[in-house]
Amino acid sequence: MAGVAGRLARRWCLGALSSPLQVARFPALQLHLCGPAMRGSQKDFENAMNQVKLLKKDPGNEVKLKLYALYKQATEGPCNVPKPGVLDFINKAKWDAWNALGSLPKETARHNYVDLVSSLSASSESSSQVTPAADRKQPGSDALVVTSQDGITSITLNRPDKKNALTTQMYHDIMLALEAASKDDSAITVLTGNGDYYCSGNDLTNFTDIPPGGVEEKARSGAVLLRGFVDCFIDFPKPLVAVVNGPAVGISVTILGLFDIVYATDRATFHTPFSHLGQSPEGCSSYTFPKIMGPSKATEMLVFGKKLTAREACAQGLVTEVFPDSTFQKEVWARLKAYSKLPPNAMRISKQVIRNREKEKLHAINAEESSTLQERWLSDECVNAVLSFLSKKAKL
Ligand SMILES: CCCC/C=C/CC(=O)SCCNC(=O)CCNC(=O)[C@H](O)C(C)(C)COP(=O)(O)OP(=O)(O)OC[C@H]1O[C@@H](n2cnc3c(N)ncnc32)[C@H](O)[C@@H]1OP(=O)(O)O
Repeated sequence: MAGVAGRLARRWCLGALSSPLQVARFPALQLHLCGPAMRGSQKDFENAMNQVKLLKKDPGNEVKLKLYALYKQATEGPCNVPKPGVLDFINKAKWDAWNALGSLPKETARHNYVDLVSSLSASSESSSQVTPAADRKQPGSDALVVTSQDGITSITLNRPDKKNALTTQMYHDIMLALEAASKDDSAITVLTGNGDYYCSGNDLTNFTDIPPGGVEEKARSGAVLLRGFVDCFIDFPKPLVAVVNGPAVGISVTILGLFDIVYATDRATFHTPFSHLGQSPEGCSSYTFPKIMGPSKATEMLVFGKKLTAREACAQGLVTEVFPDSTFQKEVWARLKAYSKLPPNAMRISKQVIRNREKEKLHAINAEESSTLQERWLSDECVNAVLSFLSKKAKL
């Protein structure tokens, strides 16, 4: 085991070095949809800043610079930093935009920022089914966006360029978001993804971050994280709905067995390539999948890695209903909005009546699956599969 562990540590570190650098971003320039009645209070301003994360249409550099300048003016006042050199084009453009606002009062800049976001959202092709939960502490990174409206709290995976793969930070943020949603005044909670994927499962680069305790420590902390993460889904007290906007892989598929409803676009696929990755099932799927679809269909998915279309997953009971991609968002949100008007306490209690019967069993299964995976992560089969992905030699 020590030999494998040493090789793993060495090779995982090499994997980390070969992964591409993140493209630098302006957090304040990320745009997002927004409700029509935006105003200029500090709360509206924060709302607008949170809203700017999911807009699908790029508004262009000129507008981005305007937003940047207004954001800086609203938060720091008149431009007070030295002018960047002429060859530092990007920072110079930003500086020029900010400096051009002169002594515009902070409050006016805030108003203008909010108005600009509002006008952008109005022209956005995105549907505005959600607005940010302004009172809620937002997650530690932009990779997760939590919004709340019409009795629905939505948790959106927001790493579209990485197919919404789950980083360690995102697992923690999702747990926090679920904890907050369990206590807020919404009736229903939704998990969905931004972009063409729902989620590509565990971010395989998570394996490259080896702590001083080595790979055994890494596997141990991974199992603790996994167990805590899945426990949150087992215990979640309100109706939990997955809005599967595109393909789903790995853990994003297995935990669907713990949701109350799963709506999918007809573009979605469901893939659990655990054997290909030298891994084993998690998310209580070793129990929920055979129960939902029967043992042999579950084996095809969990052992042989058969990828299901949305319609196949629906026929097997994993998905509640499939919608044409062209009307998916509209139909699903209209449906959820109607459901969210039902008496929330009755819905919560009914869910718990259904879930309570299974809870103890699910927790035991989660513990067992997590400890099995802890061992699997140290296996040659898993190490080689992860390395293969990291070196871009393999695609599933
Ligand atoms: C602590 C809890 C642990 C819980 C354990 C869970 C187990 C699992 O979830 S197992 C499943 C793990 N996921 C995978 O194996 C999927 C790996 N990804 C792929 O096979 C492909 O990327 C794809 C089929 C999802 C998409 O292929 P496509 O050709 O359309 O796009 P790409 O160019 O490959 O992807 C774009 C971009 O995103 C990166 N990426 C996608 N998925 C992941 C991922 N799971 N981990 C890390 N990175 C991922 C991909 O590398 C690309 O990045 P670059 O643009 O930088 O090359």
